[in-house]
Amino acid sequence: MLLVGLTGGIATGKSTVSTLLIARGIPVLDADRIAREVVMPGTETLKALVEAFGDGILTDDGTLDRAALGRFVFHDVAARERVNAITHPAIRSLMVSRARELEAGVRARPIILDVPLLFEGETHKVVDVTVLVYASRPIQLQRLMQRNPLTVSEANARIDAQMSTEAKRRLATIVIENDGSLSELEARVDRLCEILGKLAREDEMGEVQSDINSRSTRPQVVIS
Ligand SMILES: CC(C)(COP(=O)(O)OP(=O)(O)OC[C@H]1O[C@@H](n2cnc3c(N)ncnc32)[C@H](O)[C@@H]1O)[C@@H](O)C(=O)NCCC(=O)NCCS
Ligand SMILES: Nc1ncnc2c1ncn2[C@@H]1O[C@H](COP(=O)(O)OP(=O)(O)OP(=O)(O)O)[C@@H](O)[C@H]1O
Repeated sequence: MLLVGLTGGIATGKSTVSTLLIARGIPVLDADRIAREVVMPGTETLKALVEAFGDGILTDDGTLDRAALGRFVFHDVAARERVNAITHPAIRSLMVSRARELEAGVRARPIILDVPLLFEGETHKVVDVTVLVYASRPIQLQRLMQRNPLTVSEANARIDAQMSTEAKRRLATIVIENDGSLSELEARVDRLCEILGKLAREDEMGEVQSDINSRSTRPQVVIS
């Protein structure tokens, strides 16, 4: 199994790339969706969040009030670190076990883990290859504000709650540029599929180095 970590700053186009990969028959596991599963009512993770932040992060029906937790996560570094420490191990372990379940059906093909915080947490260490969807900051801000009803300062706070896309870019094995049009992105995703397909076949034959995701041992590939 070739595990591929797909990441990008908020609103840089990671979910768009995921959708294009799924359309090309490549399985994708979405960390944001798994993050919602691990905080369902009755879970240990939700219990731990309530212990840390109080009942104010619950709605009347006992589900997580995402806006309330978001006020901590996007505006308070210490609170964000606590949320991450509580949620990330659960998200990571559920994601890896889902990938193992998929493995049997997808020999010699990549399995994509779509993880917004791949490099901020420990998740890049459990994948073989990392792919960064890159957009420059002005385009990122513009896309975020077009998608979500946020003020400029709220949008900037969300962007600044993550490692900068420039810093992520230095760490990634493959960079896919997304400052251009959607049709340009589609053509780049075709190239990404070719590269990942080749790596998955090499992996099947035992030729992929276990340290493939180490940028010190492999040249970075930029798809532009
Ligand atoms: C804070 C929460 C409640 C906000 O929920 P909301 O529905 O408004 O946003 P959603 O979950 O769709 O996330 C949107 C984007 O926000 C960014 N984001 C989410 N959590 C974090 C975080 N802890 N730190 C920085 N950025 C984050 C990501 O880019 C994500 O794609 C939620 O994101 C959450 O539970 N976060 C903690 C778990 C986590 O880190 N998830 C990220 C995926 S591993
Ligand atoms: N090349 C592009 N041209 C125009 N719009 C784009 C392009 N790529 C993405 N978008 C749009 O930008 C917005 C953000 O993209 P997307 O939701 O894929 O980002 P994301 O990186 O997954 O964000 P998040 O981390 O918040 O989930 C969406 O509204 C999407 O339709």
